[in-house]
Amino acid sequence: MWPQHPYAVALAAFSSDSRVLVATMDGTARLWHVSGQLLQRFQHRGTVTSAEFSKNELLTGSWDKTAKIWKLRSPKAAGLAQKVLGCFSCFQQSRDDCITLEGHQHAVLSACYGPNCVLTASVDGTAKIWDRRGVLEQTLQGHALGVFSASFSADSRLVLTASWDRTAKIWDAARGVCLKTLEGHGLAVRSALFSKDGAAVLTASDDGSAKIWNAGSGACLRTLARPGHAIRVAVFSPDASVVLTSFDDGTAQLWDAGTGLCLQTLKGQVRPLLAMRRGFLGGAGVSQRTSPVAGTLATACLMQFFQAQSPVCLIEDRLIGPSPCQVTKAGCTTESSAPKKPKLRRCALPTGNDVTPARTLVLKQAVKECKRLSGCAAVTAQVGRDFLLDEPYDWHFKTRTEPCEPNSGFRSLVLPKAEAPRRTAWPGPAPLAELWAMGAETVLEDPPVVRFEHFLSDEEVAYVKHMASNRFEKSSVGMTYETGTSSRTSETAWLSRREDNLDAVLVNITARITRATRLGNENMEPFQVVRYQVGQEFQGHQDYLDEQESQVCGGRIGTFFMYLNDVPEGGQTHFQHWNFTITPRKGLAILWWNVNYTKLQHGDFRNGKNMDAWHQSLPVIEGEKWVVNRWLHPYDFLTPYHQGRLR
Ligand SMILES: O=C(O)CCC(=O)C(=O)O
Ligand SMILES: [Fe+2]
Repeated sequence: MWPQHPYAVALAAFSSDSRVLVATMDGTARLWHVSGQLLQRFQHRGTVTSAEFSKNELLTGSWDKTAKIWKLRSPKAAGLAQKVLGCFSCFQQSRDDCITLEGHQHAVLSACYGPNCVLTASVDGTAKIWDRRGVLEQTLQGHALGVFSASFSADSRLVLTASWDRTAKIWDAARGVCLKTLEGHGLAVRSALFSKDGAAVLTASDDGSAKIWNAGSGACLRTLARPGHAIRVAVFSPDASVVLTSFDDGTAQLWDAGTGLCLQTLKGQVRPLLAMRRGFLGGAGVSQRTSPVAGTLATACLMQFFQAQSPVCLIEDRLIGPSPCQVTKAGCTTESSAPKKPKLRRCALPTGNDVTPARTLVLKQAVKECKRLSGCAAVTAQVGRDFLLDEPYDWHFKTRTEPCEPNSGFRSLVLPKAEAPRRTAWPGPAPLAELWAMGAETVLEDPPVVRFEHFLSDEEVAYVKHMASNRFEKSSVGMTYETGTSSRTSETAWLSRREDNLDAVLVNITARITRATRLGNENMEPFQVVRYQVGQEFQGHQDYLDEQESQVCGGRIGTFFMYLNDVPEGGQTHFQHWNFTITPRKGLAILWWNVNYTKLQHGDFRNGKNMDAWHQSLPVIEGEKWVVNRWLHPYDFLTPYHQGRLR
């Protein structure tokens, strides 16, 4: 029987000898025998992003910026430990059993073995080659943005990297120099692999296509496209005659590599292939080192794995199945009292029994969020045993369409490490002259309102839109997050998952906002992407919310506002008291302050609400309008927000 995990599953990897590694979003990875026996447990400080087996070792990469090489215990020893210590208490790996590869500046997104070495790829834009003892040998530097995956050619002489910067690169492994850049994809390249004979390269991109390239000349030979659906990973069969692509929406397709025709479409569940999202199977089951059959099997296995879950409440890509250790099963029931009355929906998060007061505090927040976001009338949850309060967590939950109809959308709640909010001394707003030096133009001199043309590049705009695209919900207003109001009729997508804070593109944009505002990422509410359709608007309002004044973060003293497109007609931002109107322009950013500017300059952030900052979004008349808010606070907003202590 498949195990139940208390947290969202980040990836599953298969060994050739019937072992399955399942990593959850809390940074834990567990090694199971297919029979359901828990063999070993490994702990990272962030979500595990990749895993690869090698004889008696396991290589993992993680959001915690490291890769680790773990010694695997023999199944016999693991069995004994399990007997003695009980099923979920399977002891953790001791430090001596693990080598940590430290040196990346950001999350490690892929890690794989090479000949006597290890190859890692990171959000920091580099790939690194290490020896097996963890000593850094080579840094492959040249991508403009984060690197999703890195892999060797079969003869190990070349390295292939796939990057957010929309290219793949071929490198000389020994010298660490870039030999070829494969350009042609319209969005991030998620995975890139050599064919077994090294003659061809296969790339998969968020732009909805996989491309086959001549590895020698760098010419694109064929494009396998399903527009509108991001491809997470694409793999060759051993003779490179067939390509398997896995899409964002859970579909997989088999293609004839020669003709470019689609041979078969496998409509899977979203969840199984979420595990392939970052090309995990590319690292585990389907690299050219394993057969494609293994790859396809791995996919099939994974589907089965997830389909085996009990058809009850569903926690986003988390395994919910019969548990080997009787962790209480999550349940979800539908009750309808009278006809036409809305259904009472009950959903439960997976439960455990080790609840301390401190944990309850965090959990209460999870339940509240679950209720609010899922629309379920009742949500019950307890914290599982593996819950560690001082570890950052992502809680992902989703009520099923069935039997919890009509709820849909996926929501996530971030509960990171409990740390004290930072109350940094803010030097106050940058003087106009300083903003001009950064390329700003004055919209209003007193109080200063400035605009930055082309603040966002076209790539950044495309990237942010892409990131937001599957997260939209009805816009809300105020701290009560009242939705469906007639004053704000747009849709909103928050880029507020913990991982978003490490996203290279967002980090880059934030760095520029910091220059203009002198406020750090922690002082800003997460990126709030807003989309308006024809007729949608946001009527007159002030961004400053009185309720926030007494909170640790202080009020929304300023707004950094970005436009993601030109709107054919309508959709202007109108400031009636200040008497100016901004016409949306792709990449344009506006900075204004919502409080008395003189007080702000003197470090007085309270009671200064300036009603002159009243503004509205005029209705869109033709086309769509996409914008981004980053609301600014004098004190740390993000830490208490992630801890659920704001409301
Ligand atoms: O979309 C606009 O132009 C203004 C939006 C706005 O003011 C807000 O989201 O607070
Ligand atoms: Fe506003």
